Amino acid sequence: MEFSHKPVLFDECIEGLKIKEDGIYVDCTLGGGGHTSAIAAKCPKGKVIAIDQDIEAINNFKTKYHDLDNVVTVYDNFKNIGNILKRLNVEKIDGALIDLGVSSYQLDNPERGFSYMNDAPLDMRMDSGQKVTARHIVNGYTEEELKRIISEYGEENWAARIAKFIVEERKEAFIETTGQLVSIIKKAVPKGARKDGPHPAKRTFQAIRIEVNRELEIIEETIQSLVDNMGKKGRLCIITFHSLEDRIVKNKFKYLEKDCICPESQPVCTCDKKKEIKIITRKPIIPTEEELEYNPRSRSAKLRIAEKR
Ligand SMILES: C[S@@+](CC[C@H](N)C(=O)[O-])C[C@H]1O[C@@H](n2cnc3c(N)ncnc32)[C@H](O)[C@@H]1O
Repeated sequence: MEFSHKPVLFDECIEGLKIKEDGIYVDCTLGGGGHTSAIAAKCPKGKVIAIDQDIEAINNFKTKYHDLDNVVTVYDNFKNIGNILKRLNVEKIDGALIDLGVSSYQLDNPERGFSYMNDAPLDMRMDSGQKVTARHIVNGYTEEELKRIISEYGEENWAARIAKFIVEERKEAFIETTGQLVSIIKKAVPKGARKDGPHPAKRTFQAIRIEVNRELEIIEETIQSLVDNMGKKGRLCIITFHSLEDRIVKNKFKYLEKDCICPESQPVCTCDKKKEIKIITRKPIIPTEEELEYNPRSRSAKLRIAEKR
């Protein structure tokens, strides 16, 4: 299957990073390499460290962009950015990009089990070296745990019924495929509620994918590590695709911008908190009508930019 992914908010990111020709940049989410290759072209005397936890993204980039000699690819989770930079002897970076979520290649690959549109084994791992798959979660989590993740990570109103139906169904045999899971969800969500809105399985699939890949819990610590390793005026661009991710980024940026975290009732500041960043985008940047037409998958994308102080 061809590796294809249209980079989202492309011009806005490249402009937002304020790339220096000899700078060192980190692309935490290489994917199809669209952003990475554009950053690399703008820093011919510098370097791009491009990370992905999907070995197929790394291999595709090495084949497709073998002539780009200022890109170092790293097969790892971006949460390990501190160690990755140490390993590469990089003391300070000049900017970083995180383009969260899955690539079109992962979503459309019928073997990876990310999509409710294809029948595939229940997998959903970005990193195929990881042990936990969607199959473990769907068949191994208690009804209460399933309800919690579907409600929290999927923001699904029918979470309790979906969890109940999953647990009922698996009493007979393991749930093995995305197709089976879709038909269970369809039985659980009443017909009337399925008339409007997105595909009835969309939210549950998002929830299970987030749980399999532990997507939310690493965002905050990664932002902190990137800022800690960034030189003055370095830019951090983050693209999110749903409200849960965006809220984490927004709140972390707000925290990093504060110069005091003492309680309001305290007359004198005793904390040694310093402003670490300046927020460049008070409101997130969203795709233009033109981009939405060319790439409907960019619909929910939001870009937030901060600058290191
Ligand atoms: C939306 S795509 C990035 C697309 C890319 N910007 C482009 O221009 O093609 C997200 C990519 O990030 C990777 N990814 C997601 N979370 C990751 C993590 N925690 N560590 C490393 N890579 C991750 C996914 O495997 C996927 O390839």
